Amino acid sequence: MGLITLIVSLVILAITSVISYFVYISWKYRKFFEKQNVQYLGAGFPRLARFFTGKITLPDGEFLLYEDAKATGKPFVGITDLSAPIYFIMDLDLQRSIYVKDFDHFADRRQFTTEKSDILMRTMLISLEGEKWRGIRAKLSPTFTTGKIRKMFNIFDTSSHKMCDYIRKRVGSAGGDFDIVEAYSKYAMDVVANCAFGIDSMSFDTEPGALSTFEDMGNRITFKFDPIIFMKVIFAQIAPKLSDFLGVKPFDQESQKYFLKVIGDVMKQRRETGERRDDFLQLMLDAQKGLLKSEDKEILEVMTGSQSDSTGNSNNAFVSEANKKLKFEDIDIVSNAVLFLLAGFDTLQSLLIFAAYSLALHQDIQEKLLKEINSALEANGGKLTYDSVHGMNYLDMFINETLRYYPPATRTERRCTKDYIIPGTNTVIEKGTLVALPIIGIHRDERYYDNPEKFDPERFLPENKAQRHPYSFTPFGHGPRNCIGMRFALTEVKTVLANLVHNFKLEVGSYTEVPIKYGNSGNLKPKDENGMWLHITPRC
Ligand code: HEM
Repeated sequence: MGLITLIVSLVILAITSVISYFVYISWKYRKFFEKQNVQYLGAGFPRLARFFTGKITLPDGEFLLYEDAKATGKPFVGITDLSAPIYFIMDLDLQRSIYVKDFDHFADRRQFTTEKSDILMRTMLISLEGEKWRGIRAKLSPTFTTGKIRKMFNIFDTSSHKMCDYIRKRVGSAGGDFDIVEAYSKYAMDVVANCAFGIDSMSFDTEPGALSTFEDMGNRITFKFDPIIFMKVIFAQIAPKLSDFLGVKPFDQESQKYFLKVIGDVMKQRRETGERRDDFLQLMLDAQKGLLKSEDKEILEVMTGSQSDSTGNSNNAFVSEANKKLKFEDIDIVSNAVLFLLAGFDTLQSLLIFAAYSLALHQDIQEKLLKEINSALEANGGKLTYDSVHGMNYLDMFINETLRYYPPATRTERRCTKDYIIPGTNTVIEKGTLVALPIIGIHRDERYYDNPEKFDPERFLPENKAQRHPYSFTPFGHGPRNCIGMRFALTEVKTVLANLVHNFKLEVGSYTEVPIKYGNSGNLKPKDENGMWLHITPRC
């Protein structure tokens, strides 16, 4: 047998084995769900084939899955992503139980890393489990209250001004076509660098098109799910020990090492010189020394997500208890500073991109928003303040509508931590099983939003909101494991959008892609190579 024939035979054998394995897995999970009397939608092989051949992207696939699940008319169905069986929860009351009421059965998430890979990612709040998660959430919560974020307002405002100056230089006084992703990415990096790492990102000091080292590393560390990374992640979940043995590391290593060093140096310098700043890093250093109070009502809200649902939340006591027990080590500070990049950068950039796009498409909305921003500025001597930014109701409605139609996270998940009988059924979700809580599908479901394809901020008028199920809007998740950075993100987004709209008119330009084609990043984004080109003209 010639060498080429041997190689071809081995490749065919490998492909056949992988396909047979996946077919077997899908069959195995069919049995799993049959035993529980749950309708099973399988792995969606036609959808997967379209994903692997680049015909659809991850968000498209998520939306199609939701539509398939909706067509069954069931409150929940079984699915698999080929690594595990997953309950896909459609019913909003059941979602509420999982998020809040029966949270003690669903306190964890799935692990994307193995014991030896991506150590930094494994120690971040988002992937922690059990007591360790409770303790770190309790330690971090005091750093995310409105009082603390108010102190960081200047960072958001200063970076917004730098961004506006940058855009002005790029488009000139007559205006022009410009890829807003570039400017937003610099802005979001600048805020993260200042708040979480205590350094200047230098992102606005580079030549056009170039990246500072911080930006470059920041871009590399964010989640991107091309088919290769997707396969590595699935492999690490199916066979974690073998994956470690083979040294498979799904996420970029060099950037993780870079951030470890940067933050280590700043911590050392602050400890040696006693220098203090109003930033997130300082708050974590204070939390380590036990200098932050944890009894405050708002801190409990951040810890438990209780402001998003007040029904039957009894988690406050255990979180406070956990806070007392846990030691907050240096590695926790470092990994949670990096988490700002992972959880905070991509999501925020996604929201900003779609906000700008929506404003360009809907000039009437932009005009209304501009009026509100201008009167807020006039009332405050031409300056934005924390209070003025949060006092703009239309801005708030507009951001909510952007989050509805373009939620940065298209779903969230929980891992069952104690067997759970789904109320009113005989179905038992067994300990260790995953449940998926769809976000984008619900946000675009006509059962909750009339004419869901229409972009309409008025949906978020208080009287309209009151008519909807509270779990029909979940861009930040819900309950004790909801987004800890929600207040931070909303303040940051409102500040930069108010500055942007005050300074520039945004319009659809010659390169604007309508409708948008999504990319495969972890969060909803336009395709990387397409960016978000808009026609931008300075207002004065
Ligand atoms: C527009 C911006 C953002 C959106 C849409 C967003 C969305 C989300 C969602 C959907 C979750 C999962 C919630 C759940 O499972 O119930 C989450 C978790 C989380 N987010 Fe955000 N996020 C944003 C910004 C931020 C920022 C700026 C930070 C800052 C650090 C942050 C930190 C986190 C953390 C740490 C978690 C995990 C919480 C835990 O497991 O206890 N996020 N976020």
